[in-house]
Amino acid sequence: MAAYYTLLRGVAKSQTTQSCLFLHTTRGYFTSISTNINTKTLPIPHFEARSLASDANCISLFDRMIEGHHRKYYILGGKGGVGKKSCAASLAVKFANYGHPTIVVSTDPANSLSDSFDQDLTGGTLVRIQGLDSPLFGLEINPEKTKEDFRYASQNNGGVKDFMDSMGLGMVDEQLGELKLAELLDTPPPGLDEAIAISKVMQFVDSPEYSMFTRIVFDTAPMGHTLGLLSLPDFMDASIGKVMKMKKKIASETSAIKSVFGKEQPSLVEGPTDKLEQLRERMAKVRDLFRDSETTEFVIVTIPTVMTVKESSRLHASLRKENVPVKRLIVNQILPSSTTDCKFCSMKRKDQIRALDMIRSDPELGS
Ligand SMILES: Nc1ncnc2c1ncn2[C@@H]1O[C@H](COP(=O)(O)OP(=O)(O)OP(=O)(O)O)[C@@H](O)[C@H]1O
Repeated sequence: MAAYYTLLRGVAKSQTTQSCLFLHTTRGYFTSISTNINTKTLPIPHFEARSLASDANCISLFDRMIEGHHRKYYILGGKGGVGKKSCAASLAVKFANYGHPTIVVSTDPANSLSDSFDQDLTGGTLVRIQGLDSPLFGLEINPEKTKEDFRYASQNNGGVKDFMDSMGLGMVDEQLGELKLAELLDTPPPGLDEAIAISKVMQFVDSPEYSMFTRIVFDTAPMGHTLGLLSLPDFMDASIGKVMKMKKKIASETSAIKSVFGKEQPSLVEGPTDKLEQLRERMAKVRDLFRDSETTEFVIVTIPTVMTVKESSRLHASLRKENVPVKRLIVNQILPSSTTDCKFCSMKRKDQIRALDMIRSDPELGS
């Protein structure tokens, strides 16, 4: 752990970066951050920050990430398998070692944050990561499970329809039908599960007992999901907004009926729609979080291959379109320098150099 800590401190203190950041394993081998924290006998990943730009006078981008005591959210995203989880775990350790009480959360359906730390983080509550002096807590959320919330709310909407049918409010029923909520739940839009998972985390980290945490690091699902997630809150706003209008309408119709019959009708519409409204509010919070440049930063993780760089460029374009703040790019898995490359390594190195050049000249990623 000491060695790892020193390396990370060394990175932040000695390296300067201007545009992009590289995480570089000099051993070309990186399996579990946790085993590296807990034992000194296993290979220690040597992360080294390098800059695409050579200006040595600017402040390290790593340093900027640890600056300040107000809460910051870092959301790591990128193509599948590029090392999002490893980088999220690594950043979280760095923040904690610099004195930031930190939470690292994985909402990726292919969770393995537990493997990274060699601890079970799947229990639904924050687990303290062992082997560090500073408070670092981890949590893996299975988005599949959280989707049940939405399913519940929607399924119960059937009760609303039955109720309205029995009241002869066909017109309202038809309008509710137009929302196709049941269909929506059967085939949820991409990103829904993850947005719900993130919103759940937001819910508890916003509560006073967690106010001490100043860094929250999210490892998100691969790119397609991330992009779906970005447009989701607007979609939710629109569809659930309609439900809420319906709810008001139903409420007024119901009170008219009540006055005609002179008795209380059971409140069948309140539960599910309230739940949907809560969900809508939470989705809106996730959307706002993603777009708040004061507190949030989306960090694109990529690897130096032509195809991945192209995909990262598209991801950046989409994030820019959605006004999601992106300041840093992590290029993971760069081959360590060596004077004795085999043929394969030397070819791979050439490919990597080509990909890095692409990043420099890419209109999206170059800056
Ligand atoms: N710098 C590195 N050097 C060597 N191996 C690495 C490095 N970074 C990540 N790996 C390995 O690559 C694999 C994928 O890494 P990781 O799980 O962090 O990626 P991910 O982007 O989160 O994946 P997914 O999209 O599938 O969730 C893991 O086995 C990890 O140990």
